[in-house]
Amino acid sequence: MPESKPVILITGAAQRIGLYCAKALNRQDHKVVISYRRQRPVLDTLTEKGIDCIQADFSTAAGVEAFIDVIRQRYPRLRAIIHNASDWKTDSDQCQAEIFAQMMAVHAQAPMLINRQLASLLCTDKSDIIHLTDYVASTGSSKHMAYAASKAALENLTLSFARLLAPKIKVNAIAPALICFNEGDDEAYRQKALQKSLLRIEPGEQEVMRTITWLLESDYVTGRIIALDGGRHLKF
Ligand SMILES: NC(=O)C1=CN([C@@H]2O[C@H](COP(=O)(O)OP(=O)(O)OC[C@H]3O[C@@H](n4cnc5c(N)ncnc54)[C@H](OP(=O)(O)O)[C@@H]3O)[C@@H](O)[C@H]2O)C=CC1
Ligand SMILES: Nc1nc2c(c(=O)[nH]1)N=C([C@H](O)[C@@H](O)CO)CN2
Repeated sequence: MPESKPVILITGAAQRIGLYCAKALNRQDHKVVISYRRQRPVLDTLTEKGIDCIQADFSTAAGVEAFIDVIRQRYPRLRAIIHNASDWKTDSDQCQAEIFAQMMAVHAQAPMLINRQLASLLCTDKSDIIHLTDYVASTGSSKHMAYAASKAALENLTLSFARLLAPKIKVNAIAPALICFNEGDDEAYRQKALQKSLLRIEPGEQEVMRTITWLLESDYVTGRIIALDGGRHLKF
């Protein structure tokens, strides 16, 4: 029996921004499908809410292909694909080649393979691909060089897929600066991070969800990188 609700796939949604958005989309009466890498208790709660949780590790092409196969088997149609999965690794002289490969695998190779192989499942009347990139894709980074380069690759893929998949499918990116701190971030780090933007706040996950809702409802936005950065680009 084909799914009656519009199916939205969001990757890496077992915590933080992805989890927040998966729950919000589920409340908006979408059928939500998520990927997760590591097992954790919240997955039981999501399953009870009717969210389909699929284990996937995007660090290898084989892992991405296995995930794609499961999606194809379960869902003949998709309303949207949201590429949220990400690993914020710091550069390291000892294993920078490995870090670069890992960053490119999860932030560029996985979205590219998933988009190329699942675009045909996206609804023909109104459908979206949304890439979560990062403010540093446009500025570079002193401590997360490989991460920033991989997010820049994802921003470029946004442009290529927007051209390839128009007019039926809109393809956009959301480029956040600070959205939500990590539990281990100490007060000194938090204060320094807050000072990097003009608005000097930690906006929280809802800032991303509001942008996703706006993009899903749009009829005329594609190939755009939507900055969510509190005016950081004007802070000199
Ligand atoms: N939080 C922020 O302030 C900012 C976030 N962003 C971007 O927004 C998005 C969401 O951020 P946030 O919620 O902090 O993300 P997280 O750092 O919490 O990562 C989200 C999920 O990605 C999954 N993941 C990581 N590597 C892999 C992999 N190789 N294969 C499969 N899944 C993987 C993890 O799964 P698991 O835990 O199961 O291993 C994790 O739960 C990301 O793309 C991020 O780069 C950009 C700027 C600021
Ligand atoms: N996958 C992740 N990417 C990023 C994170 C994160 O926690 N996970 N956090 C940031 C920071 O908030 C940064 O924007 C400000 O210090 C960047 N990317």
